[in-house]
Amino acid sequence: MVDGKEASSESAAKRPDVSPASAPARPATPKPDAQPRRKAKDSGGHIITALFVIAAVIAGYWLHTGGHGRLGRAPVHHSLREVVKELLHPDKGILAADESPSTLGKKLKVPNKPATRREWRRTLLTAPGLEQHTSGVILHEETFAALGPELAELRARGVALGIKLDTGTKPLPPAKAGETITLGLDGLEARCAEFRDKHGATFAKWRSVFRVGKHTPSAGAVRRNSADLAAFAAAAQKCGLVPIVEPEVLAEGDHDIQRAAGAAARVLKGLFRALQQRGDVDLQALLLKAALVTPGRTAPQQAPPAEVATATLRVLLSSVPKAVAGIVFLSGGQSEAAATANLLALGRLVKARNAARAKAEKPPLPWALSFSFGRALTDSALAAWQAAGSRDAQPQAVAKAQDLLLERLTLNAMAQRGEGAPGQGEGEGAAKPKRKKAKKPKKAQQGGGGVEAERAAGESGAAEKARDGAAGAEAGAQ
Ligand SMILES: O=P(O)(O)OC[C@H]1O[C@](O)(COP(=O)(O)O)[C@@H](O)[C@@H]1O
Repeated sequence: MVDGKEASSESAAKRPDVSPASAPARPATPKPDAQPRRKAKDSGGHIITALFVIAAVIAGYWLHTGGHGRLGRAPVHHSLREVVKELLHPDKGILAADESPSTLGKKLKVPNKPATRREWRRTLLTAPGLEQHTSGVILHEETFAALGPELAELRARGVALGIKLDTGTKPLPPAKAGETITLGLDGLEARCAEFRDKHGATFAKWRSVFRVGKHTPSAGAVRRNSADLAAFAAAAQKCGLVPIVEPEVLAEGDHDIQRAAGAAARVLKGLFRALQQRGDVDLQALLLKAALVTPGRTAPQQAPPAEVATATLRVLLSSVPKAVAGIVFLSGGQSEAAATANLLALGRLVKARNAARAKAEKPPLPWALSFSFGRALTDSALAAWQAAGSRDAQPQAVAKAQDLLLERLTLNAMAQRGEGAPGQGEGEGAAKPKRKKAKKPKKAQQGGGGVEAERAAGESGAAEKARDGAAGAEAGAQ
């Protein structure tokens, strides 16, 4: 090997005589042994320049993308951001009453007929005082068709209406893995416009489903469902509806909480990658609907609420961009008491972290956290509603169901802020909400408002509601 030193002395030996006498007019040539040093100096300079350029490109990209790493400039939907803020009211949550007929059928002990579903939903949606702790309700399209006047009244009471726009799932090959894709992208824009214009919906929901198994959620299932959720979000925003994207990681199975957390993080990261890659979705104008991170339902060891809260927050912090305005939780088949206890533990954890951050002069954690439970708000109400043994008992059953719904809403509204005692509400009547007398819709009171408002006015009295909503099994059945 020839090192630098040897190379310079060798070249010096071969050098011709360049004394001033023999070559007076030639410009001074640089010393040959200076060249490697200059080269080294030059390449050092190049590296520094390159580092500067790379840093400038990264900073420019980051600034350009608003700090969210989003390619392209996502649109800003100011009016949708306002709707999001209202949905995230700190004292309210979103009631999920959008089960497809087959899902609701599994919970009903009475014949699953359109009229039964209508009467059950009428019971929920006409609950006096519902608006106290309900910012919005997610509905199935059949409810928009069946309960127009009741929905008009709800809107007049300040409750936003949301439409479930996915149309169910179908198996994703290989079917034996039990994975699915969600249907409903065909004709989506027209359906968005219909529910916005004809029915006054201001938000929409799309649910994808993921199973935790040995090889699932698979990368293919995450990619495909994330792309479809992102396509839904873009279409909804374009048409003027706030999208709720719901990648539900099911609790079915005997997996432990670490496994659930890993699956949830993979799914959420996949979703936000897909949303950011599209570049046409305003993250501040959407809501994420996610499951609390729990062990599988048949896991030998269940987790206490504090562990659920820690795992959930850790997954969210690692996977959800700060720009997302809010996260609402589904109940995923947890009991009413468990869902509230877990939400309370999470609310307390967030409260404690934010207090510590405020002390350290740091901003609070990103996103508002709230609930969008289905079963965990309505299970006991449904049981009470179905318990009416006779037509005469139905008004009482309706009133009882409405009270139980309000009780769950009250407890969860407190829990999301970290308020309330663990175990509160586990017994019947533990939190007695004040039963408010229903107001007549404004338009109808003023004598205006057209046919819908007139019909709504006709339905609004508590007594009439009890009679009309005497859903009970028999009255409801066609
Ligand atoms: O099977 P479907 O019809 O998609 O509905 C499933 C249900 O899951 C939810 O997304 C969450 O409900 P839960 O809180 O009961 O888990 C609801 O909004 C919806 O009613």
